[in-house]
Amino acid sequence: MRFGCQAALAAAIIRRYLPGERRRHPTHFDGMAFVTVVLGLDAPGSCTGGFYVQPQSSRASRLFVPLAAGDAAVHRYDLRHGVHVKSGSRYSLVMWIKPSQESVIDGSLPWYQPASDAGDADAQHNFAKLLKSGQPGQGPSSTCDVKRSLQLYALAAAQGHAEAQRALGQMYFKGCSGLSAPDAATASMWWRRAAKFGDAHAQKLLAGLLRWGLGGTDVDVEEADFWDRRAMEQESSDDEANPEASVRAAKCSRREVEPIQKTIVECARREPPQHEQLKLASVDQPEPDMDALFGPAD
Ligand SMILES: O=C(O)CCC(=O)C(=O)O
Ligand SMILES: [Fe+2]
Repeated sequence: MRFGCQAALAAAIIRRYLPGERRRHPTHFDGMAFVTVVLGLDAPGSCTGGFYVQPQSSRASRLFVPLAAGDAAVHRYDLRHGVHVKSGSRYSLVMWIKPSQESVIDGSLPWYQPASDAGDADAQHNFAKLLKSGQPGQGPSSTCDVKRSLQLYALAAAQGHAEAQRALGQMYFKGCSGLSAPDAATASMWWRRAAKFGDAHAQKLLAGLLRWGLGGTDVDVEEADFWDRRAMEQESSDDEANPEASVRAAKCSRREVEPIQKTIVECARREPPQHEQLKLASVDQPEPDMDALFGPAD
């Protein structure tokens, strides 16, 4: 209030990543939140891997962000990110923030219209995805509007948004009632563009199309092998193919929530010196090779 900020909490979810259970939250954008806060809940070193950000659709741009208990990552709807726990276990508290209490109550997503109109490709993509399926029980944005969805995907795809290109290809491949008949040639054009940007899912879709000559397209086994190899190099997994299912599996059971709530309260009460100790402990980890990640400094 003091800063004129109307932000309101729309959802708080505790997620877990345990051995023998699902280990990934596939790469995605948080479509339902303007801002997300991800709070780490584990002692440093509880897992390797963890939360990552990925500026481009290719996995090569993936950057892991260590989040020990009390560390928070704060990001907007336009940050591509995910989780891959490579070993150990991990818990996190994810908070989705909307710009106003009204938007929480009526389920609206007021930032998308102006940002899409201003040409923000991530906003166009997220908004298109929501409009395609409709969000049950989410107020005004619950309306399914396939025509508008197709338009927004096309705008984002034209700007080189790989996920939008892949989605647009899927809409063309299947055909949209009343909008376009199934059109495998146009689908393959969009999938090829997304595949070139490194989108592993598009690479697999394109490979399948070329291998079987789906929708009347020419068979090209050599190119199909090429794209299948590119996708395999990116370690595609079943999780990636079915994000919704794995996201559901990630939610905590009730009996786990109590100790986690304690950790959250402890983190909030922690005196700064103790927090600094935690920070220092994580500094012992090997430094990432910054030149390899971002290129040599000027
Ligand atoms: O578990 C995490 O750290 C992040 C999960 C996430 O990205 C989400 O719930 O949207
Ligand atoms: Fe997320």
